[in-house]
Amino acid sequence: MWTAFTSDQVRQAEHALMALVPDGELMQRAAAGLAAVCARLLPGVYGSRVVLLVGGGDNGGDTLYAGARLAARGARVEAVLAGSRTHEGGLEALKRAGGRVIEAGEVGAPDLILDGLLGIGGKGGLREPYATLARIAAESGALVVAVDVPSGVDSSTGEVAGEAVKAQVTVTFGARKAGLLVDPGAERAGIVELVDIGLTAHLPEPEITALTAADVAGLLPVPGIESDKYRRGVVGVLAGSDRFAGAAVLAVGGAVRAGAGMVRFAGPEDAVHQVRARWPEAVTTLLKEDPVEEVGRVQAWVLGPGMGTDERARRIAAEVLGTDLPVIVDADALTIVSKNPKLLHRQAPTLITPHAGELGRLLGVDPKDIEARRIEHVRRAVEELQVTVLLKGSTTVVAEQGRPVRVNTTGTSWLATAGTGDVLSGISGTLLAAGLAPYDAGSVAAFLHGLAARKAAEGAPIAALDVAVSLPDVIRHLRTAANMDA
Ligand SMILES: NC(=O)C1=CN([C@@H]2O[C@H](COP(=O)(O)OP(=O)(O)OC[C@H]3O[C@@H](n4cnc5c(N)ncnc54)[C@H](O)[C@@H]3O)[C@@H](O)[C@H]2O)[C@@H](O)CC1
Ligand SMILES: [K+]
Repeated sequence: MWTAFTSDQVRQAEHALMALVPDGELMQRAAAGLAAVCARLLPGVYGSRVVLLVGGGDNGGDTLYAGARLAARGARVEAVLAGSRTHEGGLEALKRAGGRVIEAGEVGAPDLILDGLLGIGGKGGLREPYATLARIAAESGALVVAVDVPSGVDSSTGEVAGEAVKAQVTVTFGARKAGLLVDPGAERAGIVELVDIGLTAHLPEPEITALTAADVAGLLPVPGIESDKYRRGVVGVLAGSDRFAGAAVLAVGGAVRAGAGMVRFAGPEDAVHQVRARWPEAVTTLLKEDPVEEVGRVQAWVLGPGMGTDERARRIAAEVLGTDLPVIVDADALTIVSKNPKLLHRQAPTLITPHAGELGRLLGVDPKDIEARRIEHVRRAVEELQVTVLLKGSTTVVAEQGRPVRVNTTGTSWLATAGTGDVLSGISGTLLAAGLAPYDAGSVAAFLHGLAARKAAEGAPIAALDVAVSLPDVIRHLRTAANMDA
């Protein structure tokens, strides 16, 4: 499990550790780790040109000491001093190792730029001259490595209020900062390298976690000797309408390919036909006025993709949410519950899977604010709605009362295409029916969904059904990598 922390949490841990080690020791550990990563990234250290963008705080100090180490190994290291003050020890070390100070206009096109403008002390959008330097870095064509955090990214939330550095690699010290895992910050951070400075024992409970491939392999339900289709989990899918029959095919596809024991699908005529044609293994029921219980026994319901919001859909939603079975509430069902929030007042496990627009309707908040501050809003949704919330988007996050927010690290922008959300609902439904709690079902589903999309895309556009079809390959790969038996 990855853990990530707010800047306050990191500062407290650093204070505790600093009391135990000599002055300046942590900065040396950080600088050594940073220089080692840079040396790995450069084709060769000797003779390479490295520019340091140095802010006035300790982030600038780390950068200067790392620059000194690279200069000592033969790199041509030049520093732009952007702060109203400069870390004196760091600057002295750089000069002693042969580094020199340059003006912003002399940056040019170096091999590597180290962004040491701001670390966890940064607040709000970059002020000048930092903002200009962030632009110079972007235009230089150099490999940009952010020191601890890309400057301009809020290290606790991932918020970017204005200009920010866009790094290919971020070398972060002691602990992952929450803002490096959550967009828009995650996108600015690139690949995150964690340097151990001895902080781990001093860290509190994390505010943010992320599942790793091994965690997901461990959580995935696998049939045993005693399994039959009922014990593996029967998932009921209530989706599709005459207008949106495809959503039904996609949700059922996600459920089938994620490994359901059985999928029961119920919907209107056209949706039933299409589901049967694509997924003959699903058991289908034509649902007109009959009560939902006619569909048969299930262990969890997926409610909503493409089902519409008419009287019929409202009746089905009320009926399903009135049961004591676990339910995934998605798409049109979210519109229905946003008009009648009481439907979510239930004891049974409930996972809602909104995107920012849908969550905006549920909370009465502008979706842009949700995109900008995903963690804050997913927490607020949990608080107000008292259900487990999976907020979809460029970074999908899953939250539940009393647990850290789980951030998904496998997302890809190829997923931004119609219908992929329906597949996600189907996957989550299968996992819920197999007995996973909503928090695990949602976060494992998001992980698989992202990987399956990457596998299907391989750098090219995908259709939503491709994501469902790739799931078995991804699951096989995860289990093999975790050395699990076939
Ligand atoms: N505390 C520790 O034990 C360690 C800290 N380390 C480094 O220290 C960093 C934190 O250092 P600091 O607390 O000095 O903070 P920063 O180096 O992040 O800089 C804070 C300074 O930047 C200015 N500033 C804030 N927001 C700004 C904005 N939007 N535009 C322009 N200027 C802005 C503030 O006036 C403040 O003086 C970490 O990120 C890490 O790189 C490491 O050396 C490891 C050990
Ligand atoms: K930085």
